[in-house]
Amino acid sequence: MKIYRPSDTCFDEMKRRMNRRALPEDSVRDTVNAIIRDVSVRGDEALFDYAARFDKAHLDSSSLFVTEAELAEAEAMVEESVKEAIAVSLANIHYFSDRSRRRDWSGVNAQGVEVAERFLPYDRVGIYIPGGKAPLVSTSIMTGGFAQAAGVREIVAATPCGPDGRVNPALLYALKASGATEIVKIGGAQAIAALALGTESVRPVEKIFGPGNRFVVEAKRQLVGAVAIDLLPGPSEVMVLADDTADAEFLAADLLAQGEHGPDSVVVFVTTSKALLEQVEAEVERQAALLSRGSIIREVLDKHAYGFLVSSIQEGVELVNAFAPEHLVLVTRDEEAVLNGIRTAGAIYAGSLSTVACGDFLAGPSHTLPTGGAGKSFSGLRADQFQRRTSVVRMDRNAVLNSAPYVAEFARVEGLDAHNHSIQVRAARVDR
Ligand SMILES: NC(=O)c1ccc[n+]([C@@H]2O[C@H](COP(=O)([O-])OP(=O)(O)OC[C@H]3O[C@@H](n4cnc5c(N)ncnc54)[C@H](O)[C@@H]3O)[C@@H](O)[C@H]2O)c1
Ligand SMILES: [Zn+2]
Repeated sequence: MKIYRPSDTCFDEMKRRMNRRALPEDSVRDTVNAIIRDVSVRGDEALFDYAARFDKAHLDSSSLFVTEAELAEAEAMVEESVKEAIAVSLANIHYFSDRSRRRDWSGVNAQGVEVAERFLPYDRVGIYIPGGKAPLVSTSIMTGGFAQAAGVREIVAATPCGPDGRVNPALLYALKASGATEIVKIGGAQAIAALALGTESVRPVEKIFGPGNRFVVEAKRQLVGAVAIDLLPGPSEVMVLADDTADAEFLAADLLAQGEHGPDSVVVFVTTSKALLEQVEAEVERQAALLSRGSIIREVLDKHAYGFLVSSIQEGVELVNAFAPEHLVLVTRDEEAVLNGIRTAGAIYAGSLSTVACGDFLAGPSHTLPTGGAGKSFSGLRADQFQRRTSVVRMDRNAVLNSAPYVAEFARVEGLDAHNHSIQVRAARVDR
């Protein structure tokens, strides 16, 4: 972990660098662009070639989708305790979704026009479940569970398979439990292209959800327009903002938990306490040596781990808002007041006992969250993103007569007399 103190000459420069904007690297952009073009031209054949190249898997049109037999086999293989954990998490997701999804409403405006909003689920969505480095069983429910709660009928999951052409059974079980209706064994940018544009075997979807590595996120970004997307959820990251009331052992554990996602994870610790900074630095090293994904964590600690000693909590809050972390752990005095100042974090874990891992797996809000600074412009995944919205306007006699003079004014200044005519003919008729 690289430490920056106010007395360091590069302190201000490093603080400036924490002020991020999510932009793709040129090489990733070009690679993804070529993959999308290839899938759009060669369809299934391109999917099979990329599966062979990137996932060492040999697929054909008969093995591209997970079969009912594979799902049944997965169900038989998954331990009961895992099934229970999935069920408990799904119930929390449905509880959370039920409160955050949008509901129909109607009202009457000042001219007596009835105005309403109606929400209906998308008919067919795609969800991407990463599978490169770890089988993200929880991502199946933390993405699919929200589609299910919103009532989406066709949920098409895409996830890469292993060289044996198989997908992790717990991940398959979790996808089925979350309402997935089709599962295609393709990963990366090519999966996003197939979902957005369609191929001989994959029917296109209306909107694509879910996290992935930089290739997946860039493909979603490039295909906006052909499809809608949820947000830009890339490689995981965590920021901790703490004062001297915090516990170094807990904080180090949270930093390392997000560090184990992958070598491109980013962990940042911001504190007003010099003593805590030193304790956390030591704790991180002590705990890192005991963890199973040690080599990934070592790479993160060497390359993407930062500690900042700031002069006030306010300075810390500014650093948080500039960085827009995916996850923020907040342990300070006056917690509520500090929390109110946080504007760009994807998810906040407030107080010493709140752990990111509970949010990752269980609590209810989705762990699919904006990364890389995208939190300045996007929010985390939620049920209302699986709903389409339409507005309804209904007018009676009074509504026509009361609205007509104002419509006439707009039509006149915009030079659109047909617009005016369309309400005046009605006004003349009802006025009799
Ligand atoms: N932000 C969130 O909400 C969130 C949630 C869960 C996971 N994640 C992140 O998702 C990521 C998952 O990444 P992953 O790699 O394990 O799985 P992944 O499924 O996203 O990516 C694997 C695919 O990447 C493609 N790929 C690999 N190398 C490539 C290359 N050189 N060129 C082109 N394509 C290539 C391959 O097609 C492969 O199938 C992690 O970084 C994790 O932190 C984020
Ligand atoms: Zn995590």
